[in-house]
Amino acid sequence: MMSRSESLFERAKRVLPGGVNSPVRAYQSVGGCPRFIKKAEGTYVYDEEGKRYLDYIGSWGPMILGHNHPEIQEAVIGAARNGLSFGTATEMEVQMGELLCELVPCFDMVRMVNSGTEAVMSAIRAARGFTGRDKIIKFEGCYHGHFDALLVKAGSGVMTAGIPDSSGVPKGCAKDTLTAVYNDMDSVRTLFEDNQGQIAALIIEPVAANMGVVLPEEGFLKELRKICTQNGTLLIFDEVITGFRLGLQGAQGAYGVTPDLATFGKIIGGGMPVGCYGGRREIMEMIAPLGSVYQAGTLSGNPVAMAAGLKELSILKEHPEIYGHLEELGETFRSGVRDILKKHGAKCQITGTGSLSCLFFTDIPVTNYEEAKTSDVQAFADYFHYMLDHGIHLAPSQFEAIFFNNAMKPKDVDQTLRVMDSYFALKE
Ligand SMILES: N[C@H](C=O)CCC(=O)O
Repeated sequence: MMSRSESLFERAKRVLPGGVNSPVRAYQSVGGCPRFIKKAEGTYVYDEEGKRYLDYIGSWGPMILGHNHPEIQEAVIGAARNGLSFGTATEMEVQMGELLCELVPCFDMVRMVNSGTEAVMSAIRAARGFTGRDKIIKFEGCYHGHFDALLVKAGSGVMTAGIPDSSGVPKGCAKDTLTAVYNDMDSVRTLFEDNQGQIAALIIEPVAANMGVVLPEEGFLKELRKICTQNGTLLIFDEVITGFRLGLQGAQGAYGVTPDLATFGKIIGGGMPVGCYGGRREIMEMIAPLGSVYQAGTLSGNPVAMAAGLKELSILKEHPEIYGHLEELGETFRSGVRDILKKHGAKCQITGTGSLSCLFFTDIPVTNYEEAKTSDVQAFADYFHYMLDHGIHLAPSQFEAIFFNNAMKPKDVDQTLRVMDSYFALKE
C-alpha cells in the first residue's frame, strides 16, 4: 500500500511539473518519493503520516530560530488581523528599512521585494543603470535565483539536475554574463583585462552555498573588492543564504568586506516570501521614483511578511548569543564528522562555517564548481536515504547546504553523528 506521501506525489505529478513547485524538492538526483510535510515545530518537521524528522533544511535557511517560533507566529496573526495587503506605504516597512540599514554594513538605503531572485534581478538593473555598462561577472556554481542572465553555470537545482545553462533563456539575455572560477583571482583578472570599462557589476555568494558549501579562501573577497574599485565595477554580495546567518552583519561583517550592493531573501521574512536589495545611497537613488531605474511590486513590503521578518530580525538582534550557539552546533558537528570519516576511512570532505555545512562525497578538497562536481552523487543518494530512514531530514541534493537552527540542542547533533557513524560503519 502507498504511503500518504507516495499517493500525494502521484497526484502532484499530474498537475505540477515534476510534482513540485521548486525543482530541488523533487528528489530528482536521490530518487524516491519526497516527504510531504504537514507541520513543523522547533527543530522537527512531521510528514503526512506523522513521522518526525530532525530537520536540516529549515526552509532553505529562514528557520534560523527553529520552525513555527511562537513570537513570529503571533506577529503574523496580529498583522493579518489588520489586513493582508494594502498596496500602500506602511509604518512596518519603514521600521524594516531602518533595522536593515542599521544592521547591514553596506546599506544606506534598501528596497523590499518578494524573493531573492527579484532582489538580484533588481540589484543588477541598478548596477547597470548606475554605471551605464552592461556586462556582469558571476562565478561558476554560484546561484542567484532563476533570473535569466544569471542561470549560466548556476548552482542549486540547476547543478543538481546537471543543466549547465537553462533552456528558454534567449542568447541576448546571457550574452553579457561572464563567468569566473570561484576562489581564482586569475580568472577574474583576465575577465577585467578583456572587458575594460565594460563591467557593471561582479556578483558573488560570499560563501558559496549552492554548490554544496564552499568557503572563500583567505583574502579572496578583499581582492575582489580591490579589483572592482579599481575598475569602477560594483561589487554585489548575494547574501540570500549568508545574510543574518553568519551573524547580524552577514558575510560582509564576518569577512570585513563591504560591497556596494547586497541582496537578501527568505531569511529576512521569517518564513514569509520576502527579499530586499540595498547599498550605497548614490546607487539606490537611481531607483524609481527618485531615479531612472524602474522597479516595482504590488506586494513588496507586504505587512504580514514585514511583521514576520521584523520579529525574526529583532529576536536575532536582541539575542546575539544565538550566533554563539549556532557556531558551537556547527563546529561540534564538523569536528564529529571529521572523526567519523577518519575512523571509517571514508573519502569525503566536510565543509562549512557557523550554521552552514556540507558533506561532499569526493576525495579532493572542494574550492570551486569543478571540484564540487567530482562528488559521487550516487554515494550521496545512498547516504541521504539512510539518514532519512533514520529520521534525519537533509537537503535532497549533494549540492545544497544543511542548516542548523537555534532550537537544536547538542543532543540533536549527537543523534545525527550517531546515525552518520552507523552509516559509514556499514560502508567500510
Ligand atoms: N538553494 C535553493 C535556494 O536557496 C534551494 C531552494 C529552492 O530552489 O527551492
